[in-house]
Amino acid sequence: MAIKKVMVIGAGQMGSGIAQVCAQAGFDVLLHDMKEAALDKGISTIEKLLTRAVEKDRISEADKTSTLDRLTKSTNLEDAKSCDLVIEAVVENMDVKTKVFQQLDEITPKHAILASNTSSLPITEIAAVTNRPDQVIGMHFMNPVPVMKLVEIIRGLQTSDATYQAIEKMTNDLNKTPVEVNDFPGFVSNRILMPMINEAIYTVYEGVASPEDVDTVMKLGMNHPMGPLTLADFIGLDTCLYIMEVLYEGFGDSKYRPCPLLRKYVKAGWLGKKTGRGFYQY
Ligand SMILES: CC(=O)CC(=O)SCCNC(=O)CCNC(=O)[C@H](O)C(C)(C)COP(=O)(O)OP(=O)(O)OC[C@H]1O[C@@H](n2cnc3c(N)ncnc32)[C@H](O)[C@@H]1OP(=O)(O)O
Ligand SMILES: NC(=O)C1=CN([C@@H]2O[C@H](COP(=O)(O)OP(=O)(O)OC[C@H]3O[C@@H](n4cnc5c(N)ncnc54)[C@H](OP(=O)(O)O)[C@@H]3O)[C@@H](O)[C@H]2O)C=CC1
Repeated sequence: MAIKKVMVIGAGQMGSGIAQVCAQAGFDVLLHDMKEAALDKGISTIEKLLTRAVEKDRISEADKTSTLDRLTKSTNLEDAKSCDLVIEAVVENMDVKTKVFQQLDEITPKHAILASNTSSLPITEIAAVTNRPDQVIGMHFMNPVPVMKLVEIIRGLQTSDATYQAIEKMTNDLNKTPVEVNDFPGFVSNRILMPMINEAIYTVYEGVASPEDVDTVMKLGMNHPMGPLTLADFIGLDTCLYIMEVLYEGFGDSKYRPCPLLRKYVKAGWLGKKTGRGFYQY
């Protein structure tokens, strides 16, 4: 069954980017969030990025209009009843995600694939709350979604080959590059990236260097496009902490212990760029 209509759940930084690239690739997209204000913010970000693409002659004004025409807002999860694929991008929390998947399993047509953009949570465990674990898969986009080429595709224990192939094709249709990985804490991307970010936070915590200097070392010394602390602020410090907790618990190894400074900032509500303060002020 071909994928034509997609629901993206969660209109935050990842959900709005995923909705944008799906609509630009010609899919009909329902962008769902519980809050109308989040949807308005998501759509307005998409509009701004499309306007910029027109100004840079990357797309035509007609492309922009048709992309926006393919995007519809939704505050009612029941709207998923007409979708062939749902991509969930809500907060990185197992309880929240499993509740969403249980509801989706009731609402969506039998053929629908249920994908999660989770950064680290086990796909097998999310799939197990549904009656269609063979049709549940991880579709992990990178931030910022319109720019980054990778989609890490995660096979849960019961994900079928047909489901994998449909999502691999969809990823290619979005002009992204798929990489297949197995379900293990943090998958590949965050098993490698997040301990580096956590270590950068420890170097600040232990007074080795300032955030600016740590970032400069990694940018000028290792040619990283962003220093690890700027990147942590960009990802969201709450998301970084949730991922470190998944690694720490999942492997039971102290090398993944989240830095106390990361915990402190999250407790203070300093979540990075999205709240105006993290390691830097915005
Ligand atoms: C946590 C997880 O589970 C997984 C993850 O996603 S981990 C995070 C992965 N992402 C990264 O590592 C990003 C690292 N940073 C970068 O690659 C770059 O700094 C960057 C692409 C974000 C910005 O690039 P830059 O050269 O420093 O800045 P800039 O010239 O302003 O931007 C380059 C282009 O990206 C676009 N861009 C930048 N930020 C953007 C955003 N948030 N949304 C959409 N587009 C964006 C800009 O509009 C610009 O496009 P144009 O060529 O049309 O002007
Ligand atoms: N940030 C990143 O760099 C990356 C994040 N991810 C993953 O993507 C997911 C989303 O992250 P991100 O976009 O950064 O987070 P954001 O906080 O920016 O966005 C999450 C959105 O989902 C909404 N939401 C929460 N619960 C529900 C629900 N039950 N139904 C509908 N909407 C809901 C939130 O609303 P409210 O604010 O009101 O709670 C918010 O608008 C996470 O799993 C994260 O790990 C993956 C790759 C990269």
